[in-house]
Amino acid sequence: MTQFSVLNLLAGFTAILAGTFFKPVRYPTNVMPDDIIVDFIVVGSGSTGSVVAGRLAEISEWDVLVLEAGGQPPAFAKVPFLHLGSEFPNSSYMNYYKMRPQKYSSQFAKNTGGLYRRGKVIGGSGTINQMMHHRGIPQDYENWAAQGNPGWDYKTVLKYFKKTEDYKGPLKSRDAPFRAFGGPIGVEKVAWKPPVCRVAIRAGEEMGLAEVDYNTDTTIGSAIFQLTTKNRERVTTADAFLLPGLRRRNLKLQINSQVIKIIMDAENRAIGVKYVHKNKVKRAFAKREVILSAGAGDSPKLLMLSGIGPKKHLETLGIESRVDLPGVGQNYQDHLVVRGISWTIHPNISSSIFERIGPGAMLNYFERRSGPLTSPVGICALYQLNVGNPQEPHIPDILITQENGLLGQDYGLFTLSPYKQSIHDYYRPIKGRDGFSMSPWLSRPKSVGTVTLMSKNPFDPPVLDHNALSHPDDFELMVKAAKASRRLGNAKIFRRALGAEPINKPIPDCAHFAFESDDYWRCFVRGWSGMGAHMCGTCKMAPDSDPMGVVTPRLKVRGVKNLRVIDASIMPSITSGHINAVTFMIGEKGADLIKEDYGKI
Ligand SMILES: Cc1cc2nc3c(=O)[nH]c(=O)nc-3n(C[C@H](O)[C@H](O)[C@H](O)COP(=O)(O)OP(=O)(O)OC[C@H]3O[C@@H](n4cnc5c(N)ncnc54)[C@H](O)[C@@H]3O)c2cc1C
Repeated sequence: MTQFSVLNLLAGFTAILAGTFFKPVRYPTNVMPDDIIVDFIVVGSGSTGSVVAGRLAEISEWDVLVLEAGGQPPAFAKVPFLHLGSEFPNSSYMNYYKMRPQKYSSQFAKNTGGLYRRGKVIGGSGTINQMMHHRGIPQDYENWAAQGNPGWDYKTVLKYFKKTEDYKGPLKSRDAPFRAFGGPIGVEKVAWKPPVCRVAIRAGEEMGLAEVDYNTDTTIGSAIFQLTTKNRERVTTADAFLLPGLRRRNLKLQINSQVIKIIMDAENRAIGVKYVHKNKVKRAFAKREVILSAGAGDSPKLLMLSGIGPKKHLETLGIESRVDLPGVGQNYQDHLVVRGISWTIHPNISSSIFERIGPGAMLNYFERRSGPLTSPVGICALYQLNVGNPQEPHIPDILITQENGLLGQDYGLFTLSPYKQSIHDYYRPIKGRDGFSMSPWLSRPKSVGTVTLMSKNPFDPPVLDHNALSHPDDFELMVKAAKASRRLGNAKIFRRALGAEPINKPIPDCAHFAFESDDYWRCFVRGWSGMGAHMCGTCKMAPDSDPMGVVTPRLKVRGVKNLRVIDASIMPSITSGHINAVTFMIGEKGADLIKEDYGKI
């Protein structure tokens, strides 16, 4: 049996088991007549689109239609651990984009290009992600404002972060002004703590990192991850904003409907969209606006398919250029992560992957909402620190995530499958062993890439070139980050409490360098680096003076009337940490901008 069929079998098993225990959420949907006319069309019901649609529908005289390419979410989506279900190959809940082979990163992968995953389902990538809730740091938003985007400074965006939140963690009085209760999105700390996780904060203390609430203005330190869950179940923006909105008469959701083009009149005013539903091309018209919330791959793709984008690129593909916007699909940013910095722990304190997912764990979760299934796979603690810029010691430049698991712990079925044979050989002696990893991420990488069209066929995926580690500053900072990760995992507490042992053997591909010398780490970083699934920036928000800007600070597409982009694409620069929470804030603020423009607030 091939590895693929084993994985698909496991996927089937997970889905059946989950379906036995959990009732999936079913969203009310509609099939609209051809040429329907509404006030607003929102393309995509993902992390941002659901917020936008739900908030717009608060205005009772507005009709809002959401067109979503995917379908109903699977039963397993609610259970944090079972996000794994959509990690299996060829999942029907995912879009797979094509990645160009990489020159500077991912060198240990079998294929340095490969596929890049996004959610294609109600709730979008927020339905299948790992739920880590991370707002970024205040300086991220001060930078956005300083780039000429008024109204996006930290003080303003904090209001929107708080508006979405129902925080259920411990709270120090100094942190209280930054947190909120009673909002639509639940935020809880990771509850299941295996031995590795229990000593994570003490390991940070050995490095001088105090425990902090990283979603405030104190961002250097260590912390247990916060998750977007309520009572230990995943909460998506579709659950929190779309579902309540769908109970009103003025909000409609149509699924399995892929938008293929924006319809514009002779004056470049967006008046509707063409979409495909059940193999039939249909149209929907918007009296007020079309809003693209299709994500950082599909929003620029839709603009380009509609003739809005870099003229030369469009003409090469035989697409008539309507508005020459050279910035569409440029400025692609993502977080870069280096895997493989790992330790084994003593076998008598371990739990196997099968214990973590077996019927006992299911029952524990189902009856008490406790145990391993309450957390996404391996997620425990994070450390934010500054290793590259002593002038700004209070601003983290890297993030290290501590994962309670080893590559190869699943006998390589899943975690090692993307890698070359030499990596499999390296892990063979410890396959199945328990342990932990320290994975460094660059908080704000400087390397930027592109999203382009493969062809003018709307069903072809966009092509991504993330170009990671092309900027020399990123490369050198990642080497420092890898060394800091090694120091952190070597903390005395891990050895004392867990019998932690580093994998003290050079990776064969880098064995020609002295073990753990700077050159060894450079080779290691080039090899192990991969993308963090945080694509953004591809329709960047900028003032008119910036020729690469795609949307204005009010998120209107330049050169087109009645068209906005509101999703991760608009970020002018990537924020420090994971970006799902940032998309909630963008959705909240975007909806308020629209309401302001129509005098509704
Ligand atoms: C595997 C994975 C793990 C992740 N883990 C985390 C994490 O732990 N923490 C975190 O902060 N971030 C995480 N992220 C990133 C985060 O989920 C995304 O950044 C965020 O969801 C992006 O929101 P969005 O609204 O821009 O796009 P999406 O949520 O991707 O929504 C886009 C929606 O548009 C729909 N769509 C696309 N094209 C069309 C079309 N032509 N017509 C109609 N509909 C269309 C899609 O089906 C989708 O539903 C993860 C992402 C992935 C993929």
